[in-house]
Amino acid sequence: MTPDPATGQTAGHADEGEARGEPLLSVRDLRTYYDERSIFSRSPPVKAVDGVSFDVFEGETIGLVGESGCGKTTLGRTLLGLEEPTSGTITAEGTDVTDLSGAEAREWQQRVGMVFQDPQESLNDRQTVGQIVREPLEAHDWPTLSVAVTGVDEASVSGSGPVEDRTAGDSVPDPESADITVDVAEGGHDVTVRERLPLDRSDVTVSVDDAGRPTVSVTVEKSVAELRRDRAEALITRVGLNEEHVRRYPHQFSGGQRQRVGIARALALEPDFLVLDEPVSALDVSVQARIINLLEELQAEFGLTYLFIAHDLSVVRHIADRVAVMYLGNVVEIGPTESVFGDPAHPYTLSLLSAIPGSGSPWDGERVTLRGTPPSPRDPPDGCSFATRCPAKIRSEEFDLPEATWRALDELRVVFRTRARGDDSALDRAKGALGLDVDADAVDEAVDELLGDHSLPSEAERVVDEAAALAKGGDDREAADRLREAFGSRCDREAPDAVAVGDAESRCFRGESDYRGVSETIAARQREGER
Ligand SMILES: Nc1ncnc2c1ncn2[C@@H]1O[C@H](COP(=O)(O)OP(=O)(O)OP(=O)(O)O)[C@@H](O)[C@H]1O
Repeated sequence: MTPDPATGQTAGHADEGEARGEPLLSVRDLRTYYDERSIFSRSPPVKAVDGVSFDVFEGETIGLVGESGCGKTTLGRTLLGLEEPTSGTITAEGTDVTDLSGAEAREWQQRVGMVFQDPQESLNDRQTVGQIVREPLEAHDWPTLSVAVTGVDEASVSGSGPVEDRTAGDSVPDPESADITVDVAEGGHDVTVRERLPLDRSDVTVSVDDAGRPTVSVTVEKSVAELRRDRAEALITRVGLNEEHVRRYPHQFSGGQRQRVGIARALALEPDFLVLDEPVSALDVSVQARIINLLEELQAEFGLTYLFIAHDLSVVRHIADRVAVMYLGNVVEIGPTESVFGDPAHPYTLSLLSAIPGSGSPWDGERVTLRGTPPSPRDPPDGCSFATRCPAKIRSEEFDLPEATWRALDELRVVFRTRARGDDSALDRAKGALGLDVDADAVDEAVDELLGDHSLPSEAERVVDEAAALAKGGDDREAADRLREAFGSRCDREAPDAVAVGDAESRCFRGESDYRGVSETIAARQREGER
């Protein structure tokens, strides 16, 4: 099923969306490239996030997994406005937050937060814990207390202390979200203070001048500094530390306690959405469980939405409602945790799960080990980004070859591509143009090492010889292209769109009904290898 280009959603996904309500965030075709080109360096940009689309629904936890360097942190930072995207949109309540500036950008910054992997590095050791948690409050001039007046059609509000003045006709804050609500009843008034503020009813003095349209004067007796201090203390105790910890320094704490401080700081401005970047990876297993429990409690209490970045799939399985699997800058599979673990739709997901004993995955074949390393994000392959390592790659019908021979041909192409990217290739091309021999032995060795044990049909052998000759002439890229033309398949030419597979979405052609599925293909190839 092809996604609807207008929404990026497949029909299956849209139904899911209806059940979950409006997304908190809709990410569409997001790209974040790090361009380090200067007069000294001409290397192409790092495509850290390269065309990501997904929705985040209120109150859910999305686990984001994938090997080191695939772009998880960059994606998280871009969602929070900490990295500027190269293109694409991130929509929250109808507004593209990548376009915000000034006060609107600051407002967005208040709604989101981040917890970092290494609390040792992310906390300033020269500040006390109290100062660390107060810092975002100070940076955002917190608080500005909003006042809602109920019981009359129109009222003016005047304030002293951190109270927002509002003249009649300004938009009325919703009593549900206002900090202070004054219910003007005949001959009196009732005042309520929003529960989470470090304020009591007794800290607020209200008088109502009821001549015609009422004027409500609100005075908050606590100073801004007191309110900040009290808010920081409340957060510090809420995350499981105690009041005497407020004046201590991060180095006086254990790793778990430091992570609690990081969480308190991230919660300071009452965000809706937190990116948790490997929040427990640096901690001992017993401490991990306690921090995860804390995160779950806070989510339920404050209605938080999490993007939980992790290497450890068993942690993700425990905490996430949905899992997004990232490979080389893109989300290659996303779906409910149970479906992704129970029936992985993308070959990369299957390879990750096959590596964890007891993952609960029904995969009972051998561990699926991937060949080589991921391609450089500066030069991702054309077509499917996973094609260079894919154990379920669709093969060209031009030749009938054993899977091991196809793999050897793919590897040879990776060798030529890697050489083409290397610093030597310009020199090699110059040498080639002058008719000098380029690294001819290295090319012959690579061909021999990879294909020496395979017998190729004469037509295939001719193509390999041509490619080797191109490489020896310094044209490594041409050599790689020649192999791709002859031996490549759809996977080398076209980038797959997301298709619905069961409850999940996968960027793999094998999700289309014309192809054999991922697990059957890999199982059959493993059996073929055994023979
Ligand atoms: N500030 C930067 N400037 C240039 N390149 C960067 C920068 N930050 C990250 N990268 C590169 O972008 C790619 C994605 O990095 P990122 O840290 O987002 O991946 P990751 O999946 O979070 O990795 P890890 O699991 O190791 O934290 C990597 O190739 C990385 O080297």
